Amino acid sequence: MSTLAANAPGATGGGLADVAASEATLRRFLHGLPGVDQVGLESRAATLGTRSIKTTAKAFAIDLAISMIDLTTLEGADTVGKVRSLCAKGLSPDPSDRTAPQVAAICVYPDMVATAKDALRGSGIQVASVATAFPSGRAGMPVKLADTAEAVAAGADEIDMVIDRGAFLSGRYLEVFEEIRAVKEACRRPDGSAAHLKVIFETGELQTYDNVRRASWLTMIAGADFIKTSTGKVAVNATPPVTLLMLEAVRDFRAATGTQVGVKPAGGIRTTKDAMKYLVMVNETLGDDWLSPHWFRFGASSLLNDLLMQRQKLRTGRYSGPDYVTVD
Ligand SMILES: O=C[C@H](O)COP(=O)(O)O
Repeated sequence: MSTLAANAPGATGGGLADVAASEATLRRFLHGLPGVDQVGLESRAATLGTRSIKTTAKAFAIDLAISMIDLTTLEGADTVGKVRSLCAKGLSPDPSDRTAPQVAAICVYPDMVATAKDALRGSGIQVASVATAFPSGRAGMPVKLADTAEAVAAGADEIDMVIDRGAFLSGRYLEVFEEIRAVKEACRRPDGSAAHLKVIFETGELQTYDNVRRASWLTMIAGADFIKTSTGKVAVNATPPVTLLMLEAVRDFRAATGTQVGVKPAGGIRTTKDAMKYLVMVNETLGDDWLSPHWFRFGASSLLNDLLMQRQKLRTGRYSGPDYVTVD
């Protein structure tokens, strides 16, 4: 067991199974986690962000980043046509260069899952759906579970749920824990398989780094397959320090339990330079074990365009004209 988990009250001996036995045990555990050293965290994230990646390594990293994208459209004005063209772009990001990799997933609202599923059939690209009254998370459980069930029934491979920040910030941790468990149950399909569950914290609303660490552990103990920073719908979305903190949490969680959980920073990641910073953080914090789309994703609507432009620059030595990448 890692020092972090071992030092936490309630995490004695063989694991974390009894941590959520009651509101009191869960609170004791989460508030017993070591406080985050804000200065240290921010300075480590900044230092890692200065590493430069060049030539062959850069070309490799760009393709890796493309393959890790959850290409996203989450707008009230989404149409079947827009989702179909986003799927076409995810399938063949650069029609002039078939060596460009496919993205990991297309991320849409539940009512667009069937359209995306149909457009991506046989491609291996996953269909991710937001659920649980995204982005606010403000609805009763029956509505959240119905939202999840609708997406799963339509064929979603992955569910991106949002936690109830009101409950979390009020200290109602067991409620948040049980909600995640219930949504995980709703991810099950009749054949016994299940959609992967990503849990969004909306870190821009969690107020402190300590809360991000607590949300990470709470969510992983509840059974999340991925932890995700943000909806992309609030003022502060993914940041390097918050993502670094979450990377450290999944590392410590695996050391404590043997279970590997993925990480998805989302919102506001738009440039190749940003993506490279995140990949350096994953490599330095977690190593090869997480450097794959199975364990690390970028939730992004426009990052792909910049990666494609940089990719072409590396190939041809010049930037393409404005028509080279399709405008989303
Ligand atoms: O999960 C993904 C985000 O909603 C996308 O945010 P973005 O438009 O800032 O890239």
